[in-house]
Amino acid sequence: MEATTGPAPLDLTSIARAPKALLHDHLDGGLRPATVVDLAAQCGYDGLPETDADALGRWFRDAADSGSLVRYLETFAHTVAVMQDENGLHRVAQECAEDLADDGVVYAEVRFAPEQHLERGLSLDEVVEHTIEGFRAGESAARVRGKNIRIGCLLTAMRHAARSREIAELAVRFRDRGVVGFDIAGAEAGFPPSRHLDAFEYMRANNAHFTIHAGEAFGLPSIQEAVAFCGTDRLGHGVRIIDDIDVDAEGHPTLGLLAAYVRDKRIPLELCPSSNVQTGAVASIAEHPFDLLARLRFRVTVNTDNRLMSDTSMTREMHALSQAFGYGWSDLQRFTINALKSSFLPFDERLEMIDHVVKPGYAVLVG
Ligand SMILES: O=c1[nH]cnc2c1ncn2[C@@H]1O[C@H](CO)[C@@H](O)[C@H]1O
Ligand SMILES: [Zn+2]
Repeated sequence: MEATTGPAPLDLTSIARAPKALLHDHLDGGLRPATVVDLAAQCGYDGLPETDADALGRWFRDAADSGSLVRYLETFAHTVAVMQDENGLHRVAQECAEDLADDGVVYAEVRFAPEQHLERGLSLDEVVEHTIEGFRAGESAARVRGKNIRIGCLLTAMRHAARSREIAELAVRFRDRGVVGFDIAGAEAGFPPSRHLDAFEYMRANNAHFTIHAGEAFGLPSIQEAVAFCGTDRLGHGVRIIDDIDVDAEGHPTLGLLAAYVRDKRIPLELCPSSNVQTGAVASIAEHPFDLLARLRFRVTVNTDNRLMSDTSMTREMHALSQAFGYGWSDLQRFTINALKSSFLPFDERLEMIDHVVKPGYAVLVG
């Protein structure tokens, strides 16, 4: 007989058991170090800075810990290099699904930029097909172990390049085959979202969803463009929205027009605490605006961004936030429901996951 023992402790083991939803995770930022080593040997890539898996894992974390988004992004050359054929894409996608499932993630939107995977002759369509097949294989392998996860794929266009319209068309073409939306990523300063307006207009014209990396390395103008010109459904990071919130000496907040609009319209913020510390967007988790934004009832969500570069997981991000800000199970459940409400799944499927997976899962932990 199972005794009711009150709430489970908010430690890594219990948080790993909680059902979690993840909206912002890069496929090419989440490889297992050992897989990078294996795939490099298989495909003949000899540019790795380390060939021992543990040393390579540490190298990624330290190199990404640069205080600069541009230098952080340089580390992706090594992961993208080993994801240029069917074997690499399928394996990385399969392991991604399995690793997330083992971490207790029940729904994840995983993104990557197909245009970066054409170096060995694959077409854009083939890149997406192999990746989606990998996700499906990972979901099945996890299910056999009793872990249920669902992965939706987001296709990213690189903001310094000029293929965004083509990638938006690719996303719409695959909308019934596992792609749930579109995104732009890469260095932010100098590459405003409005440069890709035709891609966003194409998505809107097709009643399709998209998110935009904005307000990470660069401030409010980028968020303003993403929201007001491009009509984004969500903000990738969006953490600099804090620059439009003034907190006086007594702690009373005043929201500027943009911050008020983002909150009023319930535009979801895909916040990625550890990643922000590494790129220098915030000084530490304890100083992260997550808590102020959560208290002001912005639609905040917890995300990993790049599990390899940050040596993190959904469990660890939630644990770090709960340690820093004293969150309990009801807070973690709220952030999870926020994520599912903000997902690009059909509405009835979001509700189904909230009511039949998330709420019962947290009820067990609350005791
Ligand atoms: O935090 C980020 N901000 C901006 N771009 C990023 C971030 N993390 C990864 N990427 C970029 O997105 C590409 C596709 O997944 C990656 O190759 C990397 O260049
Ligand atoms: Zn990102």
